[in-house]
Order: sequence, then structure tokens, then C-alpha cells
Amino acid sequence: MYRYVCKTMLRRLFLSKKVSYQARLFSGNFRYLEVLNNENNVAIVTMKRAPVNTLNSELLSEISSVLTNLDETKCSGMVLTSFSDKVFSSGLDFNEMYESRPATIRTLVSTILEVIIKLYGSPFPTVAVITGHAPSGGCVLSLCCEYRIMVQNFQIGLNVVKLGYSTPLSIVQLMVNTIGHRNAELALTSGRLFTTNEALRVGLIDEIAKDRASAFDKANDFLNQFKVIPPIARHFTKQSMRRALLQDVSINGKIYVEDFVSLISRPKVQELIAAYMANMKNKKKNSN
Ligand SMILES: CCCCCCCC/C=C\C=C\CC(=O)SCCNC(=O)CCNC(=O)[C@H](O)C(C)(C)COP(=O)(O)OP(=O)(O)OC[C@H]1O[C@@H](n2cnc3c(N)ncnc32)[C@H](O)[C@@H]1OP(=O)(O)O
Repeated sequence: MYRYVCKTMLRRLFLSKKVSYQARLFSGNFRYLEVLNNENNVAIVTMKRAPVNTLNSELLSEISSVLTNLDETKCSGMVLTSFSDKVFSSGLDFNEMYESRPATIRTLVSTILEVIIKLYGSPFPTVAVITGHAPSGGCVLSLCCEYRIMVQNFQIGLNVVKLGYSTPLSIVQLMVNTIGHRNAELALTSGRLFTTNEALRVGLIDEIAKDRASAFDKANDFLNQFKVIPPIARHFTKQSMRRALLQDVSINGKIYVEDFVSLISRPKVQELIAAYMANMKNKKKNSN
């Protein structure tokens, strides 16, 4: 009898360890992401690639895996945010675009495309809590979410034209769908970055928050409204709204990727990227 009790206790102990280990596995299995589930089954996905959440292939492929996982586990919603109170994401990693082999650039661009398709087409509601600057790729990630809440005094926008390459058609479409044709044309052709206030005025973001905590309160309010909406009806409606763009990228995605790879590989664009990177370093040196 004593042996039976000991064995059962040990087994329970082992099982409880296994369960908590599995829970930790999901939140701790990533190098650049933290994924936590709140009591409403909403996943809080925090990018944590210090210092500025530059989007390299590894971070993007982690986001892609999480999106697949959240779809399979039928989460009720997702908040995408940053560990930093200064930068949401500084966009695609120049180090994977500058003097890189086409295969490296291709992996980077295909992975962001994969993320765009999964995030934009996700069945669950998505919110970007933008706690800092969101240029270029950072802005694209937030545009794929359904709702954007941004903290005061930062900048957001698509400045890719300044790097000498054009904005891919689907990304143009994302912007047009969000801020309208006229505003998108003006913003994209000039590579404009909007302040938080300007972004609200033009509709690039939906709400302004004074800090991270109040941004999360607002994100919860947005997600809570869906508690009374049948998920399947919501999902199909979202799909209908987003079908045109999703169909386009699933049919033409490979072409867009190749176009983007050859654009970035052009000597002139490489020169501009080098100058841009040097400028960032100089700015930093001068401010120290
Ligand atoms: C459906 C379409 C199919 C095809 C797919 C195409 C997909 C296209 C979609 C998107 C395309 C996006 C293109 C890009 O994203 S290109 C990247 C553009 N990014 C930027 O222009 C932002 C550059 N960064 C900044 O402006 C600042 O870093 C800022 C974010 C404002 C933060 O400033 P601060 O806090 O002062 O930090 P530092 O500038 O000192 O940066 C810290 C270190 O990080 C380095 N850094 C910053 N950004 C990048 C980057 N993008 N890549 C690589 N490295 C970066 C910076 O040099 C500092 O490094 P160090 O500490 O060594 O000096």
C-alpha cells in the first residue's frame, strides 16, 4: 500500500511538472518572442529582439510559427507588441539585405510575405499595441492587424521609397485600404513618417494611448466586443473584407518576392542602403 501511494504521488508530481513544462515551452521556446495567454484566451505576442526589433528571418519565422499555432489552438484574439517603450519594430534587417546573397534576401522577403498572409488572414481578431516607432516593415506588421493603438510621440509609416525601391503593390493596397487612395499616394511617394497624432488624423492608427498600460486596456476593450459575436460569422466577414488582397498575394506572391529581391540587389539600392546605415550610425555617434 505504501509503495502504491508513493508511486501515485511521484506520478502526479511528474505529470504536474510535465504540464507546467509544456506551458513554459510555448512561451519560452522562442529566441525573439514571448507568447503569453491571458485569462480570455488572448495571446500576447511580444517581439523582443533588442535593441529595436529589427525583423530578420529568424524573428519573422518565429512570428509565422506562432500564427500557425494560434490558428490551430483557436485562440480568441492576439495582441502584437514590443518589449521596448521606444521602438515597435525598425523594419526589415538591413544586415540581411546589404551585400547579401540573393538567397538570403529571398528568405527574408519570403518570410515576411508568409507573416503578412497569416496575420492579415488570421481567423482571430488582432490588435497592434504600438509602443514606439514603427517605420517600414514595422508599419506593415501593424497594418496586417485589425486595430492599431499607438503610444504618443512616436512615428509610423512606410519610408521605403527613400531607400530607392518602390513599395510592392500589395503593401500599397494595405495602405490604401487603411488611409484611402489620396493619403496613401501622398505618403508612399514621399516616404512620409507620421507622428502619432498625424497617424490618428489620417486613420493609419485607430487610437492613441498615453502609455503601454492604457494601450493594453484599449486593446482589451476592442477584443472584448467580440465575445458576443459568433467567431465563425466574424471570421467569414473578415475573410470577405480581405479576400482580394489575400488572393493576389497567394497567386502572385512568388513574383512579388523575386521582384523585391532583384530591386534590393541593384547596385544603386545597395549604395542607398549603405548610406542609410552609415547615417544611422553617425546620428547615434553625434547624439552620444
Ligand atoms: C506582399 C509583398 C510581397 C513582397 C514582400 C515585400 C515586403 C515588403 C514589406 C516591407 C518592407 C520593408 C522594408 C524595410 O523595412 S527596410 C528597413 C527600414 N527601416 C528604417 O528605415 C528604420 C531604420 N531605423 C531607425 O530609423 C531607427 O533605428 C529607429 C527605429 C527610429 C530607432 O532609433 P533609436 O532608438 O535611436 O535606435 P538606433 O537608430 O540607434 O538603432 C539601434 C541599432 O539598431 C540598428 N538598426 C536600426 N534599424 C535597423 C535595421 N532596419 N536593420 C539593421 N539594423 C538596424 C542601428 O544601426 C543601431 O545599431 P548599432 O547599435 O550597431 O549602432
